[in-house]
Amino acid sequence: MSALAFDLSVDHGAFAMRACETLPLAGITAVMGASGSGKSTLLRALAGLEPAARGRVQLGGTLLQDAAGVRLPPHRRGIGYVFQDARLFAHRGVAGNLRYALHRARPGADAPGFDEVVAALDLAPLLGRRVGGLSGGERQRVAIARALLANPRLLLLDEPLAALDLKRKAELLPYIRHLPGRFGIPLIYVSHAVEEVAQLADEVLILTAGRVVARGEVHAVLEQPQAEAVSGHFEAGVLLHAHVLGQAPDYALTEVEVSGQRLWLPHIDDAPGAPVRLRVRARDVAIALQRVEGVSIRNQLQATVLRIDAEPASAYAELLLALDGADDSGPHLRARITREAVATLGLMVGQPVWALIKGVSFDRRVLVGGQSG
Ligand SMILES: Nc1ncnc2c1ncn2[C@@H]1O[C@H](COP(=O)(O)OP(=O)(O)OP(=O)(O)O)[C@@H](O)[C@H]1O
Repeated sequence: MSALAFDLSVDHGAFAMRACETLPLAGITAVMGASGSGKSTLLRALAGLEPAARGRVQLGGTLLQDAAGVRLPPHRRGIGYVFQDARLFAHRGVAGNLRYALHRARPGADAPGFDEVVAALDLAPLLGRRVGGLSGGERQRVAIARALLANPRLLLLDEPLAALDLKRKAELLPYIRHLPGRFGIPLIYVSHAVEEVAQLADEVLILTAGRVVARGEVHAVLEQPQAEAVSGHFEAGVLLHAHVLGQAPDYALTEVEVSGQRLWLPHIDDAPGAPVRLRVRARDVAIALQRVEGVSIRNQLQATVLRIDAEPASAYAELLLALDGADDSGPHLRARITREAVATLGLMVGQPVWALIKGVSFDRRVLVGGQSG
């Protein structure tokens, strides 16, 4: 598989970045990190927009920059860039913005076609509009389409949803998720929102103070402490890969399966067999010693306690659980419960338990159906 290889350093005095990685040119790689960790600096350096960037960047077979003086300008790198604030040409309409990119596109037989891009981002109703009247989400769809029409070999998205409310974010997530599969263009996606990363990313790279501190497959990285340092304790949890089993339309529920066990979610519009990613936060999981009857919680999963981390300075303990039916590598669940509950229930490593998850803890607005993995 073709790769993006870089060994870059940027020195801004108070802030220095040093990153050396080889990323697969496939799917979506998320770059996570706290504010000021260097996410935008890394993207700018890759795109040739960071004058202070030193070192080497190789995109597939093309050397974009090296220490010996090669330094392709941004427009010759074949890298598209979508900013947080869309940056559309205000004096052109939507169609004008798109045609501008099309006319300057990198030549290539497999370049995304105008109609194809317009269809993929549902832009047909907007083509006659002025840029000024567009909503934030519409602007970002136009910005993504414009970047695609330039026929990039790699598309960088720098917090493209940051300025949008939750509803608009949710509308845009599926468009972004399906871009690599539809156009064969890999994405690097910057975000500090763990929910977005959980739904979109194949691989995740975490930056702290200009250094890569974690990197790997999305479900593995999101379980690491470095991810929690970005998202905060409140959001800590796991990512489960589930499949749709069926629908209960009368109750607006969808039934899914994880490792042979069943869960009910608020309705998602996917056919049986479709993959779905579920993020389950540790604070949304309760523990029982046996299956609980006469309770409203429908999602009760059989699991085994793998680890108990008590936090002596707080009221809480965190449990790592292996779902029954899973193998050593997962899936796992995490449960945040009180230390008092651990003591009273007599919880121990190796003990079989039931993990209870309220259906309402799955926010259907951030569930992206039809996932590839
Ligand atoms: N041209 C510059 N001169 C001096 N310092 C800079 C320059 N550009 C960026 N920095 C500093 O580098 C650090 C990293 O900035 P960067 O924008 O890459 O962070 P980020 O992770 O993208 O943050 P955010 O999530 O807030 O956008 C910050 O402390 C910033 O102030």
